Amino acid sequence: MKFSANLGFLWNDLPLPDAIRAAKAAGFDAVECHWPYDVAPPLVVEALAETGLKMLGLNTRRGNTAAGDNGLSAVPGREEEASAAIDEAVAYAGAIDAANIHVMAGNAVGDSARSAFIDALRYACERAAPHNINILIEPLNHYDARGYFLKTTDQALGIINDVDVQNLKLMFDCYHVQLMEGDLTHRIKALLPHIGHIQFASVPDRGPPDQGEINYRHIFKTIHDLRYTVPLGAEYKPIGAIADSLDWITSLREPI
Ligand SMILES: O=C(O)C(=O)[C@@H](O)CO
Ligand SMILES: [Mg+2]
Repeated sequence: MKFSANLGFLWNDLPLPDAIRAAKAAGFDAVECHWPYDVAPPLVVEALAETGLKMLGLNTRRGNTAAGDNGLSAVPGREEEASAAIDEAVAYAGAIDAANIHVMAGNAVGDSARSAFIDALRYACERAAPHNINILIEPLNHYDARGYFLKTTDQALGIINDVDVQNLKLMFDCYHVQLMEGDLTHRIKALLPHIGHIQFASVPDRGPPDQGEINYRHIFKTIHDLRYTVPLGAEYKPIGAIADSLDWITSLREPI
C-alpha cells in the first residue's frame, strides 16, 4: 500500500514546505493538505521537487469560519464567493501540480442548496479540466460537521451522476463514511469507479489507523485487491509526538 500524509493534521505545526519534508522522512509516498493559501506556491513546488512527493489535494476555502462557515459551494446566496474560492483553488493547484481539489459544500439543506452545489461543481470541473485536476466532493459526518450539506455517499453519487462530467469524483473518507453509513467494504467496491481519493483514520477518535472500530488491515486489503493504487490519505490526529504513532506505516503497508 502507498500512503499520503494529510498535512492538515500531520506536522501542521510546521510551515508547509517543512511538513512535506517531514512526511518524506517518515516514509510517506505522497502528501495532501487542507488550506495552503498563505504559503507561496514556489516554496511548495521546491519542497515537492526536493522530496519527489506529489501533492494529491487541497480544499477550497471555507469562508468565514468564525461565523460558522464550512465551505460555500452549496450555500444559496454565496455563489460569487464560492466561484472566487474555486478560482483560487484551481490557480493554486495548477501552480503546484496538485491532483485534486476538494470543493467544500458548506452548511445548507434542501433543493436550493443542491442546485447551488451542482452549478458550482460544473464551474469547478470546467475550470479544473485544462489542468488535469479532478474535483472531489466529500461527505462529512454529522458529529464533526453538524449541518454540512453533503452527508452520505448515496447523496454524493446522485450529485456526481447529475453533474455527469469525467473529472468530478468522490472523496471516500473511511472515517466519515463509517460514522454515517458503515458497510465500508461493500461501499468501496460499489463506488470504486467514482472514487478519486480515499482517506482514513480510526473511528471514533480520528486517531492512527491501528486502533478503533475499523479493521484497516481488511480495508486496505480490499482496496489492494481492487487494484486501486493511488496513495491513501492518512487524515488523522496524531496522539502525542507524530513519530510515536507511525508504526502502522510498516505494519499496514503489506496487505495480507
Ligand atoms: O475533514 C475532512 O475529512 C477533510 O477531508 C477535509 O478536507 C474537510 O475539512
Ligand atoms: Mg477527509
